[in-house]
Amino acid sequence: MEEFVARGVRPGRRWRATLGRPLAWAPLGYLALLVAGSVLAPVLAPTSPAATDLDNVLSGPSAAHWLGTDALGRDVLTRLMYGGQVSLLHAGIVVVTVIGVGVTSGIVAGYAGGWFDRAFTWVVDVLLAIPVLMTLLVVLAVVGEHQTIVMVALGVLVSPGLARVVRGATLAVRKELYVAAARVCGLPHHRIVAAHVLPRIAGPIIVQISLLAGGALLIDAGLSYLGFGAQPPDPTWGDMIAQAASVIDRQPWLLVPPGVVLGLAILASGLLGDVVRDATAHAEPIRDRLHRAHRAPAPVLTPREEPSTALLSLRGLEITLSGGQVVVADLDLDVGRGETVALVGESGCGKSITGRAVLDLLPAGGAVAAGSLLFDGADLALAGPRAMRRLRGSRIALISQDPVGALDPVFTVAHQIGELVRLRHGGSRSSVRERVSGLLHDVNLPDVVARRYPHELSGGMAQRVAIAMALAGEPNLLIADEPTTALDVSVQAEVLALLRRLQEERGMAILLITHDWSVVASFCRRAYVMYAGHIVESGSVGELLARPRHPYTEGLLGAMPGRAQPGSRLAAIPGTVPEPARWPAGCHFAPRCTLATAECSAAPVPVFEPETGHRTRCLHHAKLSGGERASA
Ligand SMILES: Nc1ncnc2c1ncn2[C@@H]1O[C@H](COP(=O)(O)OP(=O)(O)OP(=O)(O)O)[C@@H](O)[C@H]1O
Repeated sequence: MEEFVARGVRPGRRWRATLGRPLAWAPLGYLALLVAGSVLAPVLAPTSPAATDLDNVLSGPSAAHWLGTDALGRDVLTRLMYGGQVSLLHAGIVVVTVIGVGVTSGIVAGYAGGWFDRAFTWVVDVLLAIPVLMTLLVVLAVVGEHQTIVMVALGVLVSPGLARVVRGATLAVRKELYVAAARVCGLPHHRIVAAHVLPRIAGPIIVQISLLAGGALLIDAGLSYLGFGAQPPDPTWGDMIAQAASVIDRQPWLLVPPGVVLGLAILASGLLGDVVRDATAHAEPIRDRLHRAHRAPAPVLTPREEPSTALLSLRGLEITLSGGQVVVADLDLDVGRGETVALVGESGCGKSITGRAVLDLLPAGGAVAAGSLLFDGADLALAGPRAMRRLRGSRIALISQDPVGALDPVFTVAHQIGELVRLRHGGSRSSVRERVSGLLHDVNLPDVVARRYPHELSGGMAQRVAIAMALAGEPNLLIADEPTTALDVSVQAEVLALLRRLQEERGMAILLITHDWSVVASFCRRAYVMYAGHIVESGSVGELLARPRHPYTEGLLGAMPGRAQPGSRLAAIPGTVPEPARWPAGCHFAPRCTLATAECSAAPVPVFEPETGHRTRCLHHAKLSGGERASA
């Protein structure tokens, strides 16, 4: 069990853990016996199910008839075996229908989200209000002689309940970082669902299906009991119970064989579900362990640049989230080929949302409401989902601040990198293995790491694996969203040095999202300072550090521990970043700014360019860096 817990919930291991429980063998063995007995009835059954022995009616168990005979002298064991064919087939049809309708629609709704999910929830709510048995009786009245159709109808009627469970489980898994990471890597949806979603929700699905199978056996027997089942001479367990009930005063034993067989089948089905649930529940802690882990266009005083030749060029970008809330406004940003550019600011300024907009990975309800996102000359805002999927992971890659969370806990490093290598380059198993080893080597990891699972990696190793995965598609642009935030200082330096080496070797551009000026200073050539959805200042890192032209940049730099005088208080900008719904009119930073005047809040502040390439969204920029403030 410990082995299982330590290594995750891979489907094969879940089954091994399940089968490792003695309690699993009894229900599995019993159900296997029932299926084998029914399938092999023509070979194993003592007689024909319709063969009568009128001299030997209603007899108890004997050597000739192990389970006795019924009112027509028919062998009960034979009829039980043949009856199982019908009953188990009917339960099978219900299960297959439920998987086809309930499980599939639940996964699609949970994974796709958006309007499909809303429509699905509405339809499920309506269907759940329909009484199953009443509707089934109507179906029976119309197509009663077609038992297969009746069972399919039963499957459809009980599907909404399961679909809702599956949708909920899928929704939870969809929010996992490793699923987002798989999308960023450009894996097609069907592969993400098959490899990363389905294994995680298989437990509850199996439990629900096992319970439904038992329920289907019971309903099938109930219908036969009421005379709606398979018609004579075909035996069914329900039909046998009905006949036994009619002669219970003369031969009570007759009720025992079908009753016990049916009861045990339902019990075994439910018990099996319980065992799988327990095995899955014991696997859950692994995940806990792994996760310890308005816009009026501003008047522009300086003309916008001529059509950019940059690799990535964002112009006038406006991003809205659900409800139309603007979270990024009038944003211009360029990343040249092979250039390292920082997007820096406090938490909640809109840095990550900007990076996600480039990858078309905005949260549900999010949209690029205005502006353009040019990548290598093509407008990403106009590219369809298919084109974006091709681009992600191959030409644009992402690494995040939670490297362990971005790795699927149930697969080895080799499997996860290999999956991307196969997707991007194809090739034989040995060539994929070779590339995986090459990528691990590129990120300074030994081959032995290939066989490890994410929880067996340190934070720094996990980030290197995430970088190796990002490199698998040989991207032109790497968006690194706080890639060193979760790492300790010495590992931060190693990861940054690695990124710099890889960038130099591969000529890859990097957009580094960070709040850490020391990382910006040591790693980037240019930087954009973001505050409450706006780029408030941009320029070369040297210029920004030496002569900040926006009070916000000045405040951030003043708050750097490295700039503090020993024994003095660390400077801090008073207040916090306002929520997008509370952005003030005019300059968003004005309420926290010591230079703010009434003019700052009167109207949107334009962008100034006091020095070539150095831009600021501050009316009082002249008072900074050599201006009034500096001389004050
Ligand atoms: N999924 C979401 N749903 C609703 N609002 C969101 C969502 N993601 C981000 N936001 C909001 O968008 C704004 C920008 O968030 P974003 O994550 O881009 O900031 P950030 O500068 O990257 O900060 P951090 O470094 O903390 O991630 C914030 O006000 C945040 O509350």
